[in-house]
Amino acid sequence: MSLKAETVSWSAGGRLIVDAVDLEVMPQEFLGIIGPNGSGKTSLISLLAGIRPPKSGIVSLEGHPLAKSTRRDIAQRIALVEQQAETTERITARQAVELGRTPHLGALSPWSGRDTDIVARALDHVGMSDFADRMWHTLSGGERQRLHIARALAQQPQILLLDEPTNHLDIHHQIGLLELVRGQPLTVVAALHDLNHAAVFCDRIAVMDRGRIVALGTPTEILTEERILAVFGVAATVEHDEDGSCFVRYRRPRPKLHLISDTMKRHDHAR
Ligand SMILES: Nc1ncnc2c1ncn2[C@@H]1O[C@H](COP(=O)(O)OP(=O)(O)OP(=O)(O)O)[C@@H](O)[C@H]1O
Repeated sequence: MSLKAETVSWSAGGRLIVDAVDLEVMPQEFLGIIGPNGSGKTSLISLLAGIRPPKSGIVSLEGHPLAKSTRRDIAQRIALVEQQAETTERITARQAVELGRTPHLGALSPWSGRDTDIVARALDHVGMSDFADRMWHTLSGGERQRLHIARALAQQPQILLLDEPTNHLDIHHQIGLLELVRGQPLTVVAALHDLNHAAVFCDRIAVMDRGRIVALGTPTEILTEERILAVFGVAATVEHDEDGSCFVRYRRPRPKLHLISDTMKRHDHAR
């Protein structure tokens, strides 16, 4: 299922936050969005999810504008895992995942054994079956994060939008979660901070900078030393493996010369 943004803009606080973005996400691809803090990744993902209407431009799903779809229609096809998704409800882990079935339930389609199975499978996928009866407020940040993913999988969407899905996870669960998501028959758009995760898991990467998409392509096309310096202001070495994949190694900034001489003066003075 293809998701398309055409000249989509969004403003807040009198400032243009998403600036005329054109983006077409291909069926079943894993598209990463990278960019500095505040560059507009979360805002763009909210627009793609249809939870915030664009100021101008159109977001469409299979050629049908989201603005003309009901929330329920959208939720049957698009699942969103937000960065700071929290719940204050006193619910169990299983009940949190059951919420993913809401868009599929109705007077003519009440909760059934099939829904129970889907929820059990989603819990199993993220390795949280043993936590199913635990109360939400007793769970760690990483456990909650995995349940948010399980809730999104239980929603059985065609498109999964993830805003920094690995930010609470240890490295084992970061890799496991991205691998799990990548293995699903889903179109995925994920805002990622870790450039090496983007290099390993994404089919394509979009780079956001000050509200615009400034580059879009395969990981090796996008993750160049020049671009990492230009967009993030960080010196890096990009290594290429024989299989065509790339790996980013960051370099420690060189201390400024005047700082070195100040330090030396302080040492001299101390002696
Ligand atoms: N409702 C709002 N009102 C005012 N400014 C907003 C609003 N929402 C977002 N912004 C601003 O828009 C800019 C982009 O925010 P956004 O959260 O989309 O960036 P991001 O790339 O996801 O950042 P991060 O990497 O820090 O999560 C930021 O400067 C933010 O302060």
